[in-house]
Amino acid sequence: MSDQPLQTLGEFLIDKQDDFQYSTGEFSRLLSAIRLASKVVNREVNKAGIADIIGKAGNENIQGEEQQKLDVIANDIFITALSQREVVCGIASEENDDFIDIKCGENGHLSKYVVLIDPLDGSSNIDVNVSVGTIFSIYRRVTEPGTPVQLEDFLQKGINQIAAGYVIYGSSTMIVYTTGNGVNGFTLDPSLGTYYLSHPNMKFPETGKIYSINEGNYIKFPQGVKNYLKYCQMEEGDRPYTSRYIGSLVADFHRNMLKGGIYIYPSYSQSPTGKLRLLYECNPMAFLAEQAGGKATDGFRRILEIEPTELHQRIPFFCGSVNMVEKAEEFMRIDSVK
Ligand SMILES: O=P(O)(O)OC[C@H]1O[C@](O)(COP(=O)(O)O)[C@@H](O)[C@@H]1O
Ligand SMILES: [Mg+2]
Ligand SMILES: [Mg+2]
Repeated sequence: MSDQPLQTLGEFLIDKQDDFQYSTGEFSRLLSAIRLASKVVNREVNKAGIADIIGKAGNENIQGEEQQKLDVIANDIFITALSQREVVCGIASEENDDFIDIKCGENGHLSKYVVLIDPLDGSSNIDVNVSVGTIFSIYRRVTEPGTPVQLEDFLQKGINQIAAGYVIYGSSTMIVYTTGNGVNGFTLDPSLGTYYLSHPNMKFPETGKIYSINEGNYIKFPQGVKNYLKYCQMEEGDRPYTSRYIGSLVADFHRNMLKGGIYIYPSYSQSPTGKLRLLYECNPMAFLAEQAGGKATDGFRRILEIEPTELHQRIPFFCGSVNMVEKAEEFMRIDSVK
């Protein structure tokens, strides 16, 4: 550990003012709202076992998925933190059927940013004390400033994101984000409530030996995915690779970025578009992946160039070390021309 004091996230934001595309005070306040909310969610996640917040909330979200209590709690925390700070004019969340229009400032709608969020990613892991996360994606609104936000403010291609990131509530809590100037990771010192720059300029290794996929769905996968998995498992060269699947996108992505690897959630018979949502899971993770020198596609097309058609649309997701994603795409292409 160097004897240099680690830079805090606040100091990093100030130092980056010069090359920040969005170094307006408003953007820093937006990130500060996310930072604050992440600390409150972190406290809830850490006491989940002793508070009455384990288990199901008793209703379903628009995805038809059982909401966990912590899904709802995290959603409320992020929406409150973002709304109260008057730094966004609209929010879309995995846990809300429709987007939310946020009136701010005496004239209303002074902010130019909208945020799309998966407040609690990896819900199935909450009750078993395995890492979970939050994923966020930030755009400038495209409709007339000072008017209520509209669906088209949210249905933007991923290439239009001005920032994206995740919080991982794991053995330590981290914020990892990009504004298009590379990817940086900050670790929370919970005793001080301060995030410190612990992982500057994060990069996906060009290749890796880890593949992350829910092989329980194997028989339903496209043949191209099955053939790629057989390739990973063959005794040849640096293979067989290692299978690691946490079941929290944020945690699997984070490990793969640090060690090299590929995460795949493909289409399968019951769900031709896969499970993950384009707008608040795949686009932000794809922005991070590309900024860290990795790759993210739906098996054929660059995620960030896919034209969204609805708020909660799903998309197959292949993301990680560029060489591994391109090898998987090769198998998908071969299968698609048969
Ligand atoms: O349990 P499955 O079908 O393997 O799906 C796991 C995937 O689903 C997710 O939990 C979906 O995210 P949510 O928990 O936010 O709904 C991802 O985090 C994870 O990678
Ligand atoms: Mg999720
Ligand atoms: Mg979620």
